[in-house]
Amino acid sequence: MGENRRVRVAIVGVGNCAASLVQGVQYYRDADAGTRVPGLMHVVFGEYHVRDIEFVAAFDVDAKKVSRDLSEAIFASENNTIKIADVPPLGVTVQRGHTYDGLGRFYRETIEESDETPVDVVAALREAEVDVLVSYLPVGSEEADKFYAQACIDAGVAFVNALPVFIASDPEWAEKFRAAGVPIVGDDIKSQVGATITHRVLAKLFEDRGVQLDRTMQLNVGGNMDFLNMKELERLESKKISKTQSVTSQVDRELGKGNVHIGPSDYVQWLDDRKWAYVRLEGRAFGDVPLNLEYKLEVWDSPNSAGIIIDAVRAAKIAKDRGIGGPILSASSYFMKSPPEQYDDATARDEVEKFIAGEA
Ligand SMILES: O=P(O)(O)OC[C@H]1O[C@@H](O)[C@H](O)[C@@H](O)[C@@H]1O
Repeated sequence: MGENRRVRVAIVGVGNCAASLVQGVQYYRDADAGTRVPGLMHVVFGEYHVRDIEFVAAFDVDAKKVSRDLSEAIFASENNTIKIADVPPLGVTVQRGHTYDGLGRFYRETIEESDETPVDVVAALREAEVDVLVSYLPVGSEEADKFYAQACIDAGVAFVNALPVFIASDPEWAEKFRAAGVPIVGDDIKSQVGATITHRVLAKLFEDRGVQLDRTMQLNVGGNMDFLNMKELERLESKKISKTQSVTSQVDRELGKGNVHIGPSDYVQWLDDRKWAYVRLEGRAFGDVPLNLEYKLEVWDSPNSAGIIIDAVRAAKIAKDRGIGGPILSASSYFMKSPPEQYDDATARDEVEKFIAGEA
């Protein structure tokens, strides 16, 4: 196992999701490789234990985070997720990244942008010998996300695209990564047991059991910066597309646009980093008799995605080790809402296991 091998990770966007990821690596440092550990799908993924993940670079634009050690920046500014671990100083200073369209109206009203000069990201990635960059930019940061994607191509760094900007699922970008021999896992993180995967699985259950799904909705509320940012409607276009196609891909028929409503619904400050999803599926069962299913999911949003990123990062590293470039279809499909190819989740899971075993 990778005792001597490390996965050198950089993060862009030191928000709640990054906070959960960094704490999680600490939390599971001593997890027993031979047992099932609550909260993880894989203690060891390929040759890599969770503790083999090492943070070596980080970028942000928030004045309260830039120039601080990553272990402090994860608890700074508007970050408000649940604390799961103490993180010792990491010796990684958050560097001033490029803003581009990263800060929407509500970010600008809430945080102070660093007045430092943005660093040369390609040089910084090379200097830190980064294996994998995780992009946690705010939803709607299309230009900024593409800038970091290109930086990864230029620096030969694998890219895990956690937000709904279409890169792995865009044929032209996918080809760029393939041509450069650089792996990418994307797009848009699908949480461990989150709104998307539960909704997908139930839509598929209707389908598999012969119940015709006629109408469905998924309303989401939360109190983190993601939800505040998405009050700016233009920024959440890609998010709605990503979440919707993730669910409708599990149904063989066209549901008709007016019959599906899936998206972020409102910002409720006192929820902090909790996210509540209200989901309803309406269908017709035997004899066209109505059948409705409604549930509410309550999660802490950021730890719910961190366990998936921990696997996505290691999948990207394995691909890099094996010299595979372009989108990793199995990992993208299981870990992301908008992969280049949609499989059902059971198939995607099997494909990931085959990928780990070197069979796919
Ligand atoms: O719970 P879901 O639908 O899988 O969504 C998960 C993730 O979706 C991302 O787009 C959000 O920015 C994350 O904060 C969130 O955790």
